Amino acid sequence: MTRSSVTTPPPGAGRLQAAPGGPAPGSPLGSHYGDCFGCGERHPTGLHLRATTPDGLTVVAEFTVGEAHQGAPGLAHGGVLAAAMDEVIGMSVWLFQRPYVTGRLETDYLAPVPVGTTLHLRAWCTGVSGRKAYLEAEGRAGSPDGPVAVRAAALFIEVGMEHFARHGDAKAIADEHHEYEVNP
Ligand SMILES: CCCCCCCCCCCCCC(=O)SCCNC(=O)CCNC(=O)[C@H](O)C(C)(C)COP(=O)(O)OP(=O)(O)OC[C@H]1O[C@@H](n2cnc3c(N)ncnc32)[C@H](O)[C@@H]1OP(=O)(O)O
Repeated sequence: MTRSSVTTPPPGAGRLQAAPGGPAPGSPLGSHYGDCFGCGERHPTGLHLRATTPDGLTVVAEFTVGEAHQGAPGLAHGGVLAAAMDEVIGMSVWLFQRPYVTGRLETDYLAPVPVGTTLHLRAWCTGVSGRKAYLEAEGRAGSPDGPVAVRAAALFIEVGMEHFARHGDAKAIADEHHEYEVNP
C-alpha cells in the first residue's frame, strides 16, 4: 500500500482494544443509518454493504458492483470504490463504540472491477493516538482470497455525537440511535 505519513501511525501509537459491550465476534453489524449511501437499506442505488466482525476488531463486508456504480461502461467508478473503502473502514471504527469521521482517505486501484463483481472487503485498525485512528482496508474480487483490486489507508478523527447533530439532521439521528444522547 502506498500511504502517506498522515495515514501512518506515529511511533508509540496504541493498539485498538475490543470495546466492552461492542458486537460479539461473528455477529452481523447493522446499518448506522437507513439512508446511508454505503450501508443504508432504504438507499435505492447505494452500496448496500452487509458486514460482520469475525473477531470484534476487524470488519468483513461484501459489495456487488451494480449498473448504478459505473464509471467507464461496464466498470466500477473509482469514486464508488473509494466510498466502499470509506464505508467498511467507517464500520470498523464503529466497533470502538465511539463516533469517528473520515479526515483523510488514500486509495490504490490495482485492477478494474467489472459490473457484477462481488468485492470482498476487509478493514482493520493499525493504531490509535489521541483522537486519531489509523486504518486500512482492501477489496478482493470474487472471493475472500481473490486478487486485491483496491486498497485504502485512512485517518479517522474521533468526534462527539453532537458533531452529527450540529452539522446534520439531529432528528434523524435521534430516531435511529436511541442509545445515544446527541445533545448532552
Ligand atoms: C446516524 C448515525 C450517526 C452516527 C454516524 C456514524 C458515522 C459513520 C459514517 C460512515 C461513513 C464513513 C465515514 C465518513 O464518510 S465521515 C464523512 C466525511 N468526513 C467529514 O465530513 C469530516 C469533515 N471534517 C471535519 O468535520 C473536521 O475537519 C474534523 C472533525 C475531522 C476535525 O476537526 P476538529 O476541529 O474536531 O479537530 P482538528 O482540526 O483540531 O483536528 C484534530 C487532529 O486531527 C488532525 N486532522 C484532522 N483532519 C486531518 C486531515 N484531513 N489530515 C491530517 N490531519 C488531520 C489535525 O491536524 C489535528 O491533529 P493534532 O494537531 O491534534 O495533532
